[in-house]
Parts: sequence; C-alpha cells; structure tokens
Amino acid sequence: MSSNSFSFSFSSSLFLSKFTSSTMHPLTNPFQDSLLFIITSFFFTSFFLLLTLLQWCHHHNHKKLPPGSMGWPYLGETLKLYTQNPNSFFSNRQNRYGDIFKTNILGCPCVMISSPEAARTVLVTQAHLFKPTYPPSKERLIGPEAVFFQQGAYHSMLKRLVQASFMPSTIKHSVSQVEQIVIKMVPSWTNKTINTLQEMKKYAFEVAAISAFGEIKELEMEEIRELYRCLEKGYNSYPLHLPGTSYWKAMKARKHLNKSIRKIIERRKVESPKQGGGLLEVLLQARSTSSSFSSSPSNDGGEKKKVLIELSDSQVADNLIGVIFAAHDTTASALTWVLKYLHDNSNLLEAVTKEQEGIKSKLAMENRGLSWDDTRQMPFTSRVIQETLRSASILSFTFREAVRDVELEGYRIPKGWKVLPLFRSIHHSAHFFPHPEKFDPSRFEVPPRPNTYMPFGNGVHSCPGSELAKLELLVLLHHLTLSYRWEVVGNEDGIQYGPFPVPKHGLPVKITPRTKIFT
Ligand code: HEM
Repeated sequence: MSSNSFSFSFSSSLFLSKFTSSTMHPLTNPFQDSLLFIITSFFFTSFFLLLTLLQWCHHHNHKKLPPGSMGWPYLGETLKLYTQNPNSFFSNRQNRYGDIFKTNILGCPCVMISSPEAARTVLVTQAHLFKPTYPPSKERLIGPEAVFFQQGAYHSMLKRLVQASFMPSTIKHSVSQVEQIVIKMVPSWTNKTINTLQEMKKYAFEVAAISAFGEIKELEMEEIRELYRCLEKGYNSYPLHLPGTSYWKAMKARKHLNKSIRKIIERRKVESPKQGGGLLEVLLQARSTSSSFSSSPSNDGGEKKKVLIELSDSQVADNLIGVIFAAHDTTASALTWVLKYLHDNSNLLEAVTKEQEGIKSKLAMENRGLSWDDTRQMPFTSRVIQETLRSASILSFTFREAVRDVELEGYRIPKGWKVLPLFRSIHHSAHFFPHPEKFDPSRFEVPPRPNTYMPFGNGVHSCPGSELAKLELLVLLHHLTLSYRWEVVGNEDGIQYGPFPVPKHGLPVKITPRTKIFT
C-alpha cells in the first residue's frame, strides 16, 4: 500500500515538473515539445506502474501459502479430523507436508504448526499479530470479558491481576486449604470403585472456587456449584439457543451465576479487605485503585486509566467464571492421567511413595501438615508430573487468528486465517523427546530444549494457574500414594475427548488401603 502510493506520487511529481519546464522554455516548438512531453511522461508513468506491479506481485504472490489440502468446499477436512484419531490426522499431514501445513476445518482456513520456532513466533515474539479466537457461543457462556478472550492493554491489566492471585507467594498460603479438601475427599473412596475423572473434577472445582472467591458461605458455594454444573453441560453441547436445549439452560444458569456473584461482590465491598479473599478480592481492590487513578492526571495517553475504570461487576464475574472454567477440566484431566500412568508403571509408583514417605516422617516429627516448602522437596514426584503433562498434553493445541496478512517461516498467512500451534505434536516429537511414547520422568532430569515443552502454553496468554495445578497434583499424590492403591476396573485402554483427553470412561478404579507388602 505505501509503496504503491509512493510510486504514484513520485511519477505524478515527475509529470508535473516536465510540464512546468516545457511551459517555461520560450524558443521550443510547442507541438514538438508537447509530443516529447507526452512520450516521456508515458514512458515514466508506465515504468513506475510496472515497478509498482512487480513490487505488489513480489509481496503478495512470492510468499506462498503453506502446503496442504483444503479438502471439500466448506467441509474442508472436518470429517477426516473428527473420524480419525486427531493425533494421526496431525502426524499424517506433518509427515506429508512438514511442520507448517494448511487445512480447512468447518469452513475456517487453518494453518497448523508443529515447529517450536514457529510456535514461539505466534505465541511470543509476534503475539500481537495473532489474537485468541473462540466460537462466539462459547464466549457468551463463559463471559466475553474474561481474560483469555482479550488482547492488548485490557488483557495485560487483567493478566497482571490474575497472575498476582496465583503466583507462588500467594498460593503458598492455600496449601493447608488444598490439603484439607484432599483429606476429606480421599478416605470416602476407600474400598469403592470411583470414576477418577468425576472425582478429580470435584476436587479441581473446590480448589478453583476457593481460589476465585476466597472463603464464602457453604450455601453460596452450593448454589455456584449447581449453576456451574449446568453451564458446563451447555458448553459441551450443540449451541442451539432455543427453550429446553442444554445451551439455553446453560445461558440461563450463566445469568443466575451473575446474580449470585453480584450478591457476593456487594457484601465484599462493605467488608474490610482481607487476606485469602481470592481473585475476587484482588479484582475489587484493583477497582478501588482505579477510582484514585481517575482523579489523578495521567501522562500515559489515558489508556491504562480508561481500562481500569471500566472493570464493572460483570467484568469481575466474567473473570471469576473464566478462571474456574480454565482451572477445572484441565486440572481434573491431568489428575486422572497421573493416576493412570502410576497404575501402569508400578516401579514409578513405588519411587513416588518412597519420596512421600520421607516427607511424611518429617511432618510426623514436626507434628504438622504439608507446607509449600515441603512441596518444593518432591523432585521425583515433580518429574512424574512434568512427564504426565508432556505425555497427556492436556491442551493438544490452541487457536489464534492472524489480525492481518502475516509472513511465517517464508509462508504467507492471510488475515483472518486460524493458526494452531500443536503442543501435542511438539511434545511427541522424537526429535525433542526420544521415545516419546514411553512414560519416562527421568527425561526431565535435564531441562527440555527451549520452546519444546509447553503444557501451560507460552507467551502473553500462557497459563497463570500452572503453579496451582502442580500443587493440586502434588498434594493429592502425597496422600494417595502413602495410604492407598488403585486398580483399573475393566480392560478398555484408549483415550476419550470431552473436551480434554482422558483415559476411556474417565478411568474407573477400585481404591483399597495400601498394605505394607508393596513397599
Ligand atoms: C493441568 C492444568 C492446566 C493446564 C494443562 C493448563 C493449560 C493452559 C494453557 C496451555 C493455556 C494457554 C492457552 C493459550 O495460549 O491459548 C492456559 C491459559 C490459562 N489458564 Fe491454564 N491450565 C491448567 C490449569 C489452570 C488453573 C489451575 C488455572 C487457574 C488459575 C488456569 C487459568 C488459566 C487462565 C486464566 C488462562 C488464560 C490466560 C490468558 O489468556 O492470558 N489454568 N492454560
């Protein structure tokens, strides 16, 4: 665009200068002079038009679209993706086309990337050119002002607040609360067959809700739990907004959630700020900071001021629901996988138990419960968790959308195309993780190559809850491995997606008290 206008103005100024000089010369034949003028202008104009055209062609056509097939009109390759194992869908195309390939899913042209460098470009170095993108029906359910739908200044401001609530210095005070949930929950499983995923969802919800709201009345919590359950059902259903459908019920539940959260906000506003008030307290305090901002002159262009002032009750609600949503199924899925991997690798289960026994004897001597520092003294268990997150790759990929025509590794990605960094493909590349199909925590004895390990994403939208998720895993493993054993019921191996990958049927297991024969 700029080179076009530059060439145009350059050629028109030449035209003007020629015209001026010819009219200034008193002795030349005016016809001869005009002819010469027309020929010269024609020549120069054509030359610069040609140059501009060449430049345009170079810019737009030289950069090819990535290789790959766009499949059938509209349907694209959707049926192939949904009828095959998604891993084979990605790996077949990666083998055929390389680390960057195009496809078409549900009418959306997409570019899939499985090179760590390209993923870094999209998520980190050129993140401003790739905005997060979600179906509007899902955005409406979670709340359109939630942090993960945002970009730019509003996103940075919210992200700082969310991160403040989930950084180690904040969550270290929640260890005993998390432990209490586990201590209450685990013994109720004794000698029963449980659906691991469902139980882990209950655990992950309780921790997420406490982190979001801090301490709230049990009645309020029960109401939120019930409404959230309905919302979740609708989220995973077809988004048909007609009376009676799951989506319609979920939208109704979402409105009720707003009302319930408003009541809690009103009460919190009149109470004095307290420690352990969760993300809600942090968001409310940011609002009081924002009013003092508004009365002071700003020299930062006013953007920061404007963004902070606009944090309304519904923005607070969207972000509380958003955080619970982001924390819930992801963590439950990771918890389910770690039980599966330890069940299948009894030598690793034994090694984790041994490490936890060391912690237990220390706690017994000091007559206290788990602390944050104890969770930092579990290197083997932590490696098991790292390997669980690699192997299960809970978020197989994420979505971005090019905000304008972008060049990526020599290819052109047109504006509006979706771009999907494939975390799972990178985590399962033999190049970065030898024998990727093997569950081998020892591979994390040395740090992975930069940008090859992204269970919590990378860059501006990376997960603020990673430390909380790992804490939940560590606390559960401490209590479970010390006192219990679990046996998978049924022999159906495999993965189901709902929406995150989990072992088939949510991993039904029989829980029994641990006998000393094992150790
Ligand atoms: C094992 C559990 C978890 C996994 C695997 C996970 C994974 C991820 C990933 C990969 C992203 C980046 C998505 C993207 O780039 O598009 C993300 C974002 C996010 N996660 Fe998590 N997460 C987990 C647990 C949690 C928890 C416990 C919280 C609670 C605070 C949380 C809150 C969020 C939020 C708010 C975002 C959006 C951040 C932003 O857009 O700036 N996650 N998560």
